[in-house]
Amino acid sequence: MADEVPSLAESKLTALVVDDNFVNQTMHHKLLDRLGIKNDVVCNGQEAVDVHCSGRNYDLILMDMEMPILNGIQATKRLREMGIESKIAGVTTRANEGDKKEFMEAGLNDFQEKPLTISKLLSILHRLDFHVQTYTMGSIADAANKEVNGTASEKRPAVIFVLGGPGSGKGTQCAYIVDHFGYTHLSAGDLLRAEIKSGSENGTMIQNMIKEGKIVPSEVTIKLLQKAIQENGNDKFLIDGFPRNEENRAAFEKVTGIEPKFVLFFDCPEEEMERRLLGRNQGREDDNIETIRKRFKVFLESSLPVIQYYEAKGKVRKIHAAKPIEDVFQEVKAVFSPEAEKVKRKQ
Ligand SMILES: Nc1ncnc2c1ncn2[C@@H]1O[C@H](COP(=O)(O)OP(=O)(O)O)[C@@H](O)[C@H]1O
Ligand SMILES: Nc1ccn([C@H]2C[C@H](O)[C@@H](COP(=O)(O)OP(=O)(O)O)O2)c(=O)n1
Repeated sequence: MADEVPSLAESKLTALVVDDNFVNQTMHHKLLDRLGIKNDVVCNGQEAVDVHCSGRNYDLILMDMEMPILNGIQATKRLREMGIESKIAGVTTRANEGDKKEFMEAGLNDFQEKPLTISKLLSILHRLDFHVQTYTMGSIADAANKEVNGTASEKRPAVIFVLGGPGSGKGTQCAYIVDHFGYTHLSAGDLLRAEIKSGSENGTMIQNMIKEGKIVPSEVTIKLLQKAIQENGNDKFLIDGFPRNEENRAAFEKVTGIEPKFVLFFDCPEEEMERRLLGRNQGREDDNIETIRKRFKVFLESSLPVIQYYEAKGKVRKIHAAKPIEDVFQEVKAVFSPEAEKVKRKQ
């Protein structure tokens, strides 16, 4: 195994990162570097076209979708019209099915949702049949993960817990915070739902607990969160929907040694949350009135005490969440404003 790491660094592959977000640019550049893939970075679709006009060519292009001047869909179309045959992988945040289809039809070879991780990048390379044939994908993944885990165990990422009742708007606001302040969003609920989909041995247990509105044992959720943190190049995370009870809170602190910088608490009346959940329309098994009522009860009995715990430590930043999305974000922004706004809002 030790021999395989230097060999990866000798890869002849080249890549172009096209993204207007500084944090994503850095992260994608570093992930490619880790796999020994030489790469350049440009800030929008027009720059990607320009760099090809100047005669440069790449094996792989990691293309963001929403960018100023020329977006990812337009740039991909233009590159294909120019006869560029590089493999292009779209890498975007929360694209809806329509956008994804349009992006694919513009000439993509592959598509991944952000945040890009080492394993997602490896699966792109695998699917696009890049020449790593002297090694199995397993050995490359092991080598890459070893490196990532090595640095992750030494690093102490900054963590903000994002709490609030079901439907209070946690996920919605997290997407805005990611966009403006460069955090990586980790939703405990999304990680658990992905674990069900992956067919893992815990899948059925998790599915049954979510259907009942119950909280999954900490051990399972913490493992998923730890893995997501370790696999990610970023060093600041929004952990959404966790800790949901005292057991979650104490176990996370014990296992990771991480204390949150602060807790962002979305305070919203039940009637409003109920209305939003019934209209959420994401096909979630737990967004039915019976399970919603159970989730509200669990929130009051188990999650509010966690918020009170952090309140006593002066760590809670309460947001009035029963307002329109933009107004809620104004309040959120004020909490983050001491930090430099690193990423300009996408147009
Ligand atoms: N401020 C708001 N006003 C109205 N609807 C909202 C607001 N924030 C979120 N929503 C909508 O409510 C639903 C639940 O929001 P979501 O962010 O998924 O909540 P949570 O992650 O807290 O469960 C979604 O359909 C979302 O589009
Ligand atoms: N820390 C957590 C977070 C979520 N879960 C489970 C139980 C929750 O009802 C579901 C859904 O959580 P999610 O945060 O995605 O959604 P809501 O805030 O309930 O809208 O996942 C858990 O067991 N433990």
